[in-house]
Amino acid sequence: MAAIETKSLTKRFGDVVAVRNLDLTVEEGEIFGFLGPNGAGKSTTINMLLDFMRPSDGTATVLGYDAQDESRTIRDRIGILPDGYRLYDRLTAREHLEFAIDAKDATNDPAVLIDRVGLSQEDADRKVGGYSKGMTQRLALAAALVGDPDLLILDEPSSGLDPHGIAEMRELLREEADRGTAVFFSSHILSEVDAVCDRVGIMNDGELVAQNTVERLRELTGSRSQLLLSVERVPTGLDLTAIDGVSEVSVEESMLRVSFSDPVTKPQVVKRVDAATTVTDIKSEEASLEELFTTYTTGDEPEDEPDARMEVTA
Ligand SMILES: Nc1ncnc2c1ncn2[C@@H]1O[C@H](COP(=O)(O)OP(=O)(O)OP(=O)(O)O)[C@@H](O)[C@H]1O
Repeated sequence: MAAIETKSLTKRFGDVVAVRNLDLTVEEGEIFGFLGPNGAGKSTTINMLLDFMRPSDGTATVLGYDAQDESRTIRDRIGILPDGYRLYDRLTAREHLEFAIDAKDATNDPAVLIDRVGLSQEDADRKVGGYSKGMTQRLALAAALVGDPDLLILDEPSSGLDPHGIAEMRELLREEADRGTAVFFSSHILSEVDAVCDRVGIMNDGELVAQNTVERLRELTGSRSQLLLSVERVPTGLDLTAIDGVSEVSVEESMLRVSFSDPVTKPQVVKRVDAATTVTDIKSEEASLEELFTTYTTGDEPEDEPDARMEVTA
């Protein structure tokens, strides 16, 4: 059973189509990054999944339940980190969590949740009125974990966190996914998404323009994949472009820059160069998720293989 499944999900606001015919699938236990420029339709989609908004057309199921008809059941089984988590200034973090645990009829120990999100037990007993943005975000995440949900829906979870907090967040999401929780989160920090996600979906102008692993998107866009080989001396008469999968070779002082149309050929190239001279260092460069994001959201997306680029598994 998919954690999230939408079919032709559509939301119109007057003339504006915020989400158009969205077919999205998030599997159990996967970490799925939901990306897109401002106004692409991410929040509208999340709002329909949580029944904060009704679709104009199409359907959505969450953990197998209908997002509209069974929203209460869904709410009990998922954890949400909304944008701009609202706090009661006069309550402590621990009291917030006790309240959330009661409301969900859960059995979590607040102290364990506080530890898991990297808040100190001492800070957890302070009133949250004086909390920093990062501390507030950590508390919001702890509240999302109440009830050991099967699905986490997180809006910009890294927002306000310091680098240490971002690394901890990544670890926590991985732990959750390992115990079978699906994690669906929106983010604009693409390096973070690249580091933690199993798959990404990219929205642009209300449409899902890509849904795949980052690796597969690299292949499908034919994006940059290069090897930089430092060599003792630049070999002459070595026609690397004759190898299938090598698209271009250039020489920069004592370094060969080899571009690939098929990165599978990389080991063969290293062997060939090393047989002709000594390779002293190897660097591999791939297109960043940021470059892929630009490709898909500026209208330069690949036209061929439309089905393949939307495929659900790698
Ligand atoms: N309540 C509303 N009334 C009218 N238009 C709306 C409403 N909510 C969203 N929209 C429009 O729908 C489109 C998608 O907005 P949405 O908030 O879903 O984008 P987003 O991808 O979440 O953007 P961001 O990254 O800025 O949060 C935008 O054009 C927005 O103006």
